[in-house]
Amino acid sequence: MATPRIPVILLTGFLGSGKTTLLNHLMRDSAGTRIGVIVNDFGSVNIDALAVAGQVDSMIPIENGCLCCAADASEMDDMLQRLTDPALRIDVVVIEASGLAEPQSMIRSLLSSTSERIVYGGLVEVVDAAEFPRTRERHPELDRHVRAADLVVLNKTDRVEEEERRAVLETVEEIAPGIPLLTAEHGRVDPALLFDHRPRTTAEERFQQLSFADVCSGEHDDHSRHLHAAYESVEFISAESLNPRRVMDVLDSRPAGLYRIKGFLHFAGAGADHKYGLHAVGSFLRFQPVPWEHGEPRATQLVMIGTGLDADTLTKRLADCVETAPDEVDDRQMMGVLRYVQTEEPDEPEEPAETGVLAENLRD
Ligand SMILES: Nc1nc2c(ncn2[C@@H]2O[C@H](COP(=O)(O)OP(=O)(O)OP(=O)(O)O)[C@@H](O)[C@H]2O)c(=O)[nH]1
Repeated sequence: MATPRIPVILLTGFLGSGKTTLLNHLMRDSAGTRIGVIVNDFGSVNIDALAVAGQVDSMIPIENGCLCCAADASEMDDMLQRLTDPALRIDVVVIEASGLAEPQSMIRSLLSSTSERIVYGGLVEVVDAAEFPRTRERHPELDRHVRAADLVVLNKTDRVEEEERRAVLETVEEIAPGIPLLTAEHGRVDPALLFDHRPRTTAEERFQQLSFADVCSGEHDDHSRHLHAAYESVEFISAESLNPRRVMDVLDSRPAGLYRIKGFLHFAGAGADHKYGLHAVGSFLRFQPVPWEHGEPRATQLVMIGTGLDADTLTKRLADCVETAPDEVDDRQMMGVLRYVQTEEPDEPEEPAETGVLAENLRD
């Protein structure tokens, strides 16, 4: 059976903004999800790798390097191939970029990756709430970095007063209008906003563990429950097929507070042969077509997680996508969806396990 590709999430942000802290939090709170980590430290002393090393059970030691400067994508491909070896049972890869990395060139490398096991999963930019205005004056390129992000985490909000926090939020909004923005202290964001929480053994399960109760259930400490309480979820289920063009209209105009969407869709027309797994982090979106299982009931099931969501409007907009004349949907209506598809599918899934794997740096 074909398995979905492993999402690779880029974690960027200026020096000291809190990337490692956030990464450590994700690993601590991953609830059994196996996170493969690539730390792209800058300089000869690999402090980041040391900082995260305590959290993981196995390492791939690789020499120092700078991902954004990789001459060709094959270096990163090699690293990703090793990390996504089915024997390591990785569910998601997070690349912590050097604080001086150019996000755009990292995105390009990932998008041009020849690895058929991975798929680019979006860029999360960490911003230091206390330092951002000053850092931005010295490094105007930060604006470009924020604009390249799919989701911005305004970190270190404990270090600023409410007024200052609001001013930074406004600045980020000016730089990248409509960008999904989260605030955090010590990088404590809900991992469910970035990737699926639990390991899944089959493609079927990957796309079916969809209720918010499932995503946020059981295995967390009080702190993470507190985090979850800050978000709302909206679930949408339909046994009838959806019009792909109308679905794309909804997705293209989704509210900025909608940080995460996951699930699968049953499209009318040319897309009806597959279910389309959906993974969205902030403004990042991708679909993965997976053949329906023999006898599997056709359905759409989505979970949307965010803050300030207007659940009724969102549900109504999706309900309006239900296609009343599926036989009349012409193939071109799938084009908008196909823009977000990467099609090749890797090998059989392996049994899942509990913890993460670290690739310390970028070269052998
Ligand atoms: N007060 C406060 N300190 C924080 C917060 N998040 C991180 N820190 C501290 O800020 C410092 C830098 O955090 P890191 O996570 O190492 O930042 P980084 O972005 O990985 O740093 P570089 O690898 O140098 O780019 C550390 O001392 C953290 O403990 C926060 O929300 N509040």
